[in-house]
Amino acid sequence: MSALLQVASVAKAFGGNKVLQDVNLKIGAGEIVGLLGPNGSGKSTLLNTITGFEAADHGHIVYEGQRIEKLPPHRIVRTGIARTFQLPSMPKKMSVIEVAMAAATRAHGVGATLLGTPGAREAERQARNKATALLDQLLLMPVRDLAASALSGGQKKLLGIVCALMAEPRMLMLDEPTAGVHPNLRRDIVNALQKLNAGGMTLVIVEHDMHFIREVCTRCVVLDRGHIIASCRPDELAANERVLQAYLGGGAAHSTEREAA
Ligand SMILES: Nc1ncnc2c1ncn2[C@@H]1O[C@H](COP(=O)(O)OP(=O)(O)OP(=O)(O)O)[C@@H](O)[C@H]1O
Repeated sequence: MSALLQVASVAKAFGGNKVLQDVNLKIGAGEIVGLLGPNGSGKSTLLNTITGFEAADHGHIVYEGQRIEKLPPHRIVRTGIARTFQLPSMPKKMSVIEVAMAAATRAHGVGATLLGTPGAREAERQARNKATALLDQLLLMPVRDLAASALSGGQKKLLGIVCALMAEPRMLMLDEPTAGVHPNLRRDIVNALQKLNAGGMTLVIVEHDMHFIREVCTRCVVLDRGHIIASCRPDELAANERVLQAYLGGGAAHSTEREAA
């Protein structure tokens, strides 16, 4: 497999807590990779390290041939990797569409829209059009003028996806996109992600919901105490001894994860 993203020998510790230990991972273009593991196994930290929100202590990360492990988050977005957060926080005084448009400004460089030049006005027009199309795709048009902070938890997750997509990424990393989301909205998220992948986008998804994993992912990567212990198809998880041991032996795993075993 030629890798779009390669994580090589990455380690990360917080004080004495070795959260990632010698993590090696390749992700190919067009894959939908589910990143699994018991609570505290290092999934979000791995996402944070790839997207520049945490600095790796050791190792390197290559995206489309470019070393990115020392880049700040906004520069990593511009290489083509965007992400969503487990608990998206929204500004109090901005509407849904304004939040989406601001994400375009962050992704493509701040300042231009403040100048009021014809070029800036054109950039704003394009951002509004793009935001409108994405809000439509993610079913948020009915709430586009509401305060973003007033959205439900599930709608905030959808808006988080819209904001990530404003950067026009080729790889999208999602941190628990369906946690706490109503089944109807969950279906919308599944549909949206499958459509994005059909359009060529590579997806990496941290998720505990095994139904979601089985339905959406082409491959699963399992972390346990900072080590990758498995990389397999979703239907192979239940027969993987190391995965069973990680979940059943851990005690802190979610019930849906136990169901996987
Ligand atoms: N900024 C931080 N400072 C200190 N410790 C941290 C920090 N971020 C994460 N940790 C610790 O790293 C470990 C792994 O956390 P992480 O959030 O990566 O796990 P996870 O696999 O995503 O867990 P969950 O499934 O519960 O979300 C935990 O022990 C956590 O307390």
